[in-house]
Amino acid sequence: MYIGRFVIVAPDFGAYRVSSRSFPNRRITDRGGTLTVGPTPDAPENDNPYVSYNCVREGGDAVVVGNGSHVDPIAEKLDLGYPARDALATPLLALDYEKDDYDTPRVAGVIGEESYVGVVRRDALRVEAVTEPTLVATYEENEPTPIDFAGDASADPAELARRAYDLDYEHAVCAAGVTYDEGDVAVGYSNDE
Ligand SMILES: NC(=O)c1ncn([C@@H]2O[C@H](COP(=O)(O)O)[C@@H](O)[C@H]2O)c1NC=O
Repeated sequence: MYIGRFVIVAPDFGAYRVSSRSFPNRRITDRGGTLTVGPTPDAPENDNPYVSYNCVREGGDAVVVGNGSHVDPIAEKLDLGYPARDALATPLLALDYEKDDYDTPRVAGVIGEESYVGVVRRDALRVEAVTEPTLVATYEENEPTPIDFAGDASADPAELARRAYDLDYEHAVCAAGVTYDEGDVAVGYSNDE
């Protein structure tokens, strides 16, 4: 099954995976603790505005995961002291779903003292506190749904990324993992290299 990009948000860890039919030549790079999705050096030129972005960024005492440019304003709201629910809801509503051929939803999560998952689709805005690992994806699985995905604050974030990469959904490209341990954030990633 193809579900596109997805986040997994848990109370003290999270993951994000890029799955892509159209733009598989991408990878994650670490720019000082912020993880960025972008083209590999051999990727064909493209002008799609949705394929390069920060997918993991710290904000306030927490860390944000997501599938597009909304990650930055969510982190900035957290820096300003917004509660996680509001930091997620405000940019998701402002930026809305992506104006592409698929009306692709924006998905995101905040992992911190309080952890929340969010999605904005053409027909809904959902932002919810999480109490267990919860997945939401751009396609098919686009409601926050509990998933059997083990982890905790002491997990290796690169290992979380690898396990998200290995989940049995089609067209895996790259993945990120994050942990939150009483204010300490750690990040890692896994590329198909
Ligand atoms: N975030 C991403 O990495 C991302 N990659 C592709 N998209 C959008 O989703 C559309 C479909 O992409 P695909 O066929 O790879 O699932 C693309 O044309 C683009 O508008 C993305 N936008 C949201 O997920």
